Amino acid sequence: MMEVNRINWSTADEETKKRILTRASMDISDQIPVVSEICANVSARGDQAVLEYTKQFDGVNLTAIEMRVTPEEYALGKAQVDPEVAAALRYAAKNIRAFHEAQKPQPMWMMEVDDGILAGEKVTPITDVALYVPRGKGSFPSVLLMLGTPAVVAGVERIVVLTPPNPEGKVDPAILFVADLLGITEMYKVGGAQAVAAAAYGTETIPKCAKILGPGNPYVTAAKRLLMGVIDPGIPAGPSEAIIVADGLATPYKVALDLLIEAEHGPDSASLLVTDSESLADAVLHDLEQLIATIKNPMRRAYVLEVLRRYGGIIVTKSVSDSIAFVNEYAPEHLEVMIQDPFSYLQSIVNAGEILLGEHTPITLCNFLLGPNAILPTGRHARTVSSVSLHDFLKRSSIGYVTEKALQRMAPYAVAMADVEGFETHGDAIRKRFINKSS
Ligand SMILES: NC(=O)c1ccc[n+]([C@@H]2O[C@H](COP(=O)([O-])OP(=O)(O)OC[C@H]3O[C@@H](n4cnc5c(N)ncnc54)[C@H](O)[C@@H]3O)[C@@H](O)[C@H]2O)c1
Ligand SMILES: N[C@H](CO)Cc1c[nH]c[nH+]1
Ligand SMILES: [Zn+2]
Repeated sequence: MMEVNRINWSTADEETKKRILTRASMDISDQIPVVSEICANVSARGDQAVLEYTKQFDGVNLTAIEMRVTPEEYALGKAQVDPEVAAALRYAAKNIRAFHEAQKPQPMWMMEVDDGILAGEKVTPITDVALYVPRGKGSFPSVLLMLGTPAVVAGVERIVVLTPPNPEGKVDPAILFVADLLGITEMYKVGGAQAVAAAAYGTETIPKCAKILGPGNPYVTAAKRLLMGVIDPGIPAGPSEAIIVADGLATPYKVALDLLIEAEHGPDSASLLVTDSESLADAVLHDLEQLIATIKNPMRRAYVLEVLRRYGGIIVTKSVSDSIAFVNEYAPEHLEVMIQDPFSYLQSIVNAGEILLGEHTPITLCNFLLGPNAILPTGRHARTVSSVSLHDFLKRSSIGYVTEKALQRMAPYAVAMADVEGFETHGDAIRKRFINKSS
């Protein structure tokens, strides 16, 4: 008999509630000491330190030159991609591109806020960005599609891909295929905390970047948190997590199938069914047991079992509105709504990285090829943070222009505000302008 959390939310004790709501991604205290040392070493010894850590953690002995993926490796890797996979990646790339093109803001806008006073904004791409594509418990060409597409559409000048090498010192051919599809030519075989540190400080081989984006394990997360004063760490994207919110009319088999999607990422992931129906919970449990027995990969089966007894499982609520309240408190990365008339709940769901409606929109689709970005905030950050988007690769500069006549009108107000805040030279820049002019 497998062990699955089944928690009645209205009567659950505080400790259980805290474990479920907190999940794994917030606690990186175990990784901080080792990651601090990695960051300090990479800052002091550059390539040499990166290569030592690559040997220690990825089991590969590379030279500095071998870290950069060569055009020959691109060509060889691309040729190894199965035609069916290539077609799928092309299809995904098309949808993801279309979605992110639609996010394009106006390059510049201006308005007259008052007579003779113009104000607006100008949008500029970030010049250099590192994209972290994980490769520990899986291979993630889709992550490169999700990161690379908005970077390319935004017009980022220098796009640098960092991804751990496999034990043979190679990059996954599908990653090379996607990079080529996107026209990204700069890639380094480096992973974990040492990759984040290398992008933050720069080494002899790996360029210093202004920002790093991409999900990763607790070592990657810890490095981003420690180096946030040196490099912009982008959105917090840690262990994957999902909620399937369902009522008594949902199909148990489909709920069970979808509950297993994100549970296979790793033992620290979370996957929850939230339902007001005890009978749905019973039926899903039954189907889960049968489905888990059919998972072929023993590592993935072990992850799923661990997730369901640790941070995942089934939450039983008293009503659909209590289920929605739980969702909003939890703020999941991925959310599936398997309630009758799912569109009618869209307004009341306020905290979720992604909201997938109905029984025919499993998380798998949005992970890979629906179009929206699958790199989403985890660990309750969906309360304030959005998915990766075009806007992560752009920044806005405010623009202002004032005529002489308008300045005269604004002057007394500006001086009054400078004086009340006690800023003398702020006020003088207005006052003395007029004195000088008349003398
Ligand atoms: N939120 C999202 O959008 C999203 C998307 C995809 C994946 N993910 C998550 O990203 C994570 C990917 O993690 P991963 O492990 O598969 O790949 P990863 O690339 O993040 O980690 C692998 C690297 O970790 C380092 N490492 C491993 N053991 C170490 C140790 N003991 N000490 C120091 N460094 C060590 C190694 O350098 C290795 O290169 C998963 O948790 C997955 O759920 C999230
Ligand atoms: N579920 C991940 C985001 O949490 C995305 C992904 C890529 N591949 C498989 N899954
Ligand atoms: Zn996934």
